[in-house]
Amino acid sequence: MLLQAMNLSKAYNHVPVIDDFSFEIDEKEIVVLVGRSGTGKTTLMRLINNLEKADQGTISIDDAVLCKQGLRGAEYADRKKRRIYQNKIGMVFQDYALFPNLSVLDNLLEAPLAQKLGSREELTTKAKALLEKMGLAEKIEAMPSTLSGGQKQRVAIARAMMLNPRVLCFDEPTSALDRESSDSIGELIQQIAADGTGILIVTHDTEFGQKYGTRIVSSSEFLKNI
Ligand SMILES: Nc1ncnc2c1ncn2[C@@H]1O[C@H](COP(=O)(O)OP(=O)(O)OP(=O)(O)O)[C@@H](O)[C@H]1O
Repeated sequence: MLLQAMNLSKAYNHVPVIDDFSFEIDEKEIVVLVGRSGTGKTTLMRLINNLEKADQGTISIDDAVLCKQGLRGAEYADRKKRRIYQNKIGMVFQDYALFPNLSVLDNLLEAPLAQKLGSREELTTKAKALLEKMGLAEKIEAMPSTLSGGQKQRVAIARAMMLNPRVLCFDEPTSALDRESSDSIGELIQQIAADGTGILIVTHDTEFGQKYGTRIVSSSEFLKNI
């Protein structure tokens, strides 16, 4: 099993959003998280991306542990271990969150350069190969504001892939796209999964979820024990 999230609980102001919920993502799986608005889908995605702290539970990818259930709740690993976990998971945000003042190439290079994952030359070669694979070779010097929604989404995916994540998460990947662009993003996600990455998608687009997901998880499970 790639990602394991066990017995997770999270409340905001004492109101539970997730209660004793467990789930897993395996290699090559495309897990689609569906459910009504406000039922905690984004919260779950933020928990496994360490953007939010769990109250209770254990979260790990391979042998990298983000937090472990202790006597008084979820106990988080130290900074160095959290970093190891963090490098195994990537997230593509709904609004893409590209750096507007950086070119496509520099968007891809920023994080791996900051983390000293290679020389500028090596990382540029990798970025070029990824952009080519995504049909964006001619946009390498473009600024994000000049790209279409589908192209921005691809740059955001390429940027996440620069860090070789074991698990890649997507928050509403098709919300700003027409059906044709959605399908090409769906096919790209399938390719990424086929290479061994585990995928988690939060979406309201049921057609997309059914077409590209290998498993559907409903947020109605989050509070079933209450
Ligand atoms: N930082 C926060 N502080 C307080 N409450 C929050 C916070 N973030 C989320 N919530 C609450 O937690 C609940 C779940 O929110 P969440 O965004 O996870 O739902 P969602 O299923 O992703 O919704 P949507 O489909 O509308 O995006 C909501 O009631 C929301 O108001």
